[in-house]
Formats: sequence, structure tokens, C-alpha cells
Amino acid sequence: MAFKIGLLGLGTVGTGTADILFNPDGRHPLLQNITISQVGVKSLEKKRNIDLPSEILTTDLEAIVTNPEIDIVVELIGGLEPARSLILKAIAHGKHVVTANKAVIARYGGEIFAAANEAKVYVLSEAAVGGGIPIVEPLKQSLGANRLENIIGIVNGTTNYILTEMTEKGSDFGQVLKVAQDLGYAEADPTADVEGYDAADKIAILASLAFGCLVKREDVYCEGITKITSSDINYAEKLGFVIKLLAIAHKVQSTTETQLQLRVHPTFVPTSHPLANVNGVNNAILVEGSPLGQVMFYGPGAGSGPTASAVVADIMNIVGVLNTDKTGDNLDSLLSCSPQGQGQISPIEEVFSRFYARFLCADVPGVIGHLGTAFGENNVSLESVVQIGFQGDLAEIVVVTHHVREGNFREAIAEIRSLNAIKNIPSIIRVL
Ligand SMILES: NC(=O)C1=CN([C@@H]2O[C@H](COP(=O)(O)OP(=O)(O)OC[C@H]3O[C@@H](n4cnc5c(N)ncnc54)[C@H](OP(=O)(O)O)[C@@H]3O)[C@@H](O)[C@H]2O)C=CC1
Ligand SMILES: N[C@@H](CC=O)C(=O)O
Ligand code: NA
Repeated sequence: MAFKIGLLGLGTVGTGTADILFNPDGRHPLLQNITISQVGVKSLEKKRNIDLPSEILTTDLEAIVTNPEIDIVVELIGGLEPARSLILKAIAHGKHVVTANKAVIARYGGEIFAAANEAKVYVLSEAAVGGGIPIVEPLKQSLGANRLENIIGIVNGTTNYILTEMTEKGSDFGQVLKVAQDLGYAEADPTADVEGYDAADKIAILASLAFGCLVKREDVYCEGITKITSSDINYAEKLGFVIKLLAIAHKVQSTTETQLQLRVHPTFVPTSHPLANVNGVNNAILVEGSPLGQVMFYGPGAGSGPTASAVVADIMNIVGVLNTDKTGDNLDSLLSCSPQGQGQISPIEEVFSRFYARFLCADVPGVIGHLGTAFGENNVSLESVVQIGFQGDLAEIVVVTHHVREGNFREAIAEIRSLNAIKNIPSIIRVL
């Protein structure tokens, strides 16, 4: 049986997807029976990097999602609207959907999966997290036997590329971001990348899958990389760390309740840690559960070809199931998504972390003692305090704490800010 695709979007990922589907030779035989019927874009005049029959291009995306000929709608336009409405309309018209849109799935996954289950269609989103790395389907299928507790990942290619270039070549933030945009890694509005919002979308999706409940996107604590300076990168190196933007989901199970800790922030990662060596556009996701232990997924997290590989894998998964179930009466329970209830989220103040903090202080006797007292009085125990040198006439002091409750650390910092000798606290970064 032949399957017809309606492709929404012919940008970085859409072009990569069309390129695979138009060139099936040497790939899985299922691809021989999949054709692109229509492609929806914003501009018909734009020069494309791929040769397509011009009659299949249209700006009428509604006509694609309602076209009775089309079996699978592949949404690669990005953004919240009209992407969400088009996905819902496609579902209402009985189409299966493949999407790379983490922003939509993280916010409207509950609504979309409920509609899909009702309409007995699949909505797959492997490309939404980790680009070309298989992580969404493994969480739904291969890891289902485990009780999952922890996910720690580098899930944004743009910021990992920027941090790697700043660390290895001392490159300027703005210039490297421009290169990441030119390479097709960044979101249409790169604020989503550099402020951590894209990584927050992705960890919300991973947590929903791993812990089987819906996670509210706004509950993910989020800090980006825009305040990271070359000084922090250099101090990290001196102390035996590299700085990475980590996305972390942790399930805390007590006898009475289950709470989730969800956060995205720049992190000092020890150079011996497996995530420390994940560089450039690569992503890696460490998943931990019982009885498996730890497993790490690694590979290209963004870019045309790798992301298209994940999109086409989703199309093939749907086609494979449709080839065996001709009636379509029952959804495959491993491929469909039915989150149970809403996850309870711990406030960031309750999370335990280590911290690195850099202080600029007047070079007066006793200042290190004052810092130590403020930390001690708030139950923040210190692993090291080092006076590194001077910036002008201000002494630069770097502190690394043991694992402490974030609320206590924040109270200590508030007290320290009010000390006369403390002139500035240029950086506070969590330590893995
Ligand atoms: N780039 C990457 O590496 C990755 C991207 N993703 C996700 O994939 C999706 C697509 O990203 P990407 O390919 O980079 O985006 P691009 O900006 O490169 O492409 C977007 C495409 O959608 C079309 N489009 C956008 N809005 C509309 C609209 N309102 N009506 C009609 N067409 C529209 C554009 O048309 P036109 O060409 O005419 O302007 C363009 O072809 C996003 O959700 C993104 O988050 C996921 C993983 C990796
Ligand atoms: N902008 C995203 C694209 C892939 O999801 C990233 O840089 O990771
Ligand atoms: Na993926």
C-alpha cells in the first residue's frame, strides 16, 4: 500500500526530510511506498535547496491537513500557532501526525495526545528532542520495563555549539550564535535556545515520557547561557570542570508522595563526567532507572539531515504499524501516548545542588571570614574558598559549596550581598 505525506514546512528540517523521501534507494524498503503529495510553505517565491515539482508547493496549509488523499501530516513549520491548530485539524481529519515541534508538544501535548487517542491516530515526535538521537521512542518502548528516576541531558545543539567554541577557541558569543544560525541549528527566534527555553521544552517532554505523567512546561525552572563569561569558562577549567547547559529531570519518591524536580541551567560538569566530552552540536541524554542502571544516548542534536532522520523514522513507524493493522480500530499501545495525571513539581528552593559563586570584594581583612560566616549560618557548607586574584583593586574570590538546599544557598547569598565589602557577585553556577 502507498502512503501519502503532506509536508508542512520546507526549511532546514523539511528540506532534509523531503531529500530522504525523494531518494529512498539504499534505505529501508518501506520508504519505496511513501510519497510526498503536498508541501506547505509561507513563500512560493523563495529559492529552495531541493528540486520539487512546483505543483506540489502551496501556501494553503489548511488544504493539506484536510486533504482526504493524505495519510500522514508532517508538521515542520515550528512555533506555537498555526502549528498547534494545524496538528489538531489534521487529527480531526483522521491523519496521523509527525512533528519536530517541541514548543507545541511541551505545551499542548495533553490536548494533542487526547485528541489523537480519541481519533485513533498516532502523533509521533522523535525529532522534537535530541534531533537525530533516538530518545523519545526508546523512552516509550525500549526502556518501558524500568522505573525511571533521573534524566540528565545536553539537549540543545545551539548552546552546546556556542559553549564548545567559547571554551575551545575563546570565540565571541554573538559571532558563534550567528554561525549556529547559519548552520540551521538555532530556532527561528534564537532566544529560545540561548535562554534555555528550548531545552526546557525538551526536558518537559522527556519527563512526561519517563515518569508517565503530564508536566506543565511553566513548571520547569530555566536559566540560559547569556550571562556566561570567558572568566567563568576559565575558572571552570582551572577547577577541573567544563560549563554545559544541562536539562535535568529527577523523580523524588517518598512513602507519601512523588515529586518531580525539573530544571535547565548552565552547570559546571567535572571533566571526568561523560557529559563533559559532548561537544559542538552533539547532544547526550543520560537516563537512569531500575533495573537497567544508566544508559546514555549520544549524537547530533540539530541540523537538517540528523533531524530529518528522526522525522522519517517516525513516518516509517506509523507506516509499519498501518501495514499490519488494516482496520485501524486499535492504537499500538507502545507507539501511542497516554500520560496519566499531572506531575507534582518541587520548587527550585527544595532542590539540592553544589554551587560555584564568584565574588568581587574590597581587599580588606576578614572578608573571607564574613563570607564563611554567612554561608555557615545558613547551613551551606563549603568545599573550597579561593582568592584567585584581582580585578582592578577588587579581590576576586571563588567559592564551591557541598550539596546544599537551594533555598539555604539563596538566603546566604542575600545576606552576603548586603555586606559592605562585597561589591559584586558576577556569577553563580550550579555544579554537577
Ligand atoms: N533546525 C533544527 O536543527 C531542528 C529543528 N527542529 C524543529 O523543527 C521545526 C522546523 O524547524 P526548521 O526547519 O529549523 O525551521 P525553518 O525556519 O528552517 O523552516 C520553517 C518552514 O516552515 C515554513 N513556515 C513557517 N511558518 C509558516 C506558516 N505560518 N505558514 C506556512 N509555512 C510556514 C517556512 O516557509 P518558507 O520556507 O516559505 O519561509 C519554512 O519552510 C521547528 O519546530 C524546530 O523547533 C527540531 C529539531 C532540530
Ligand atoms: N534549536 C534546537 C534545534 C533542535 O532541536 C537546538 O539547537 O538544539
Ligand atoms: Na530524537
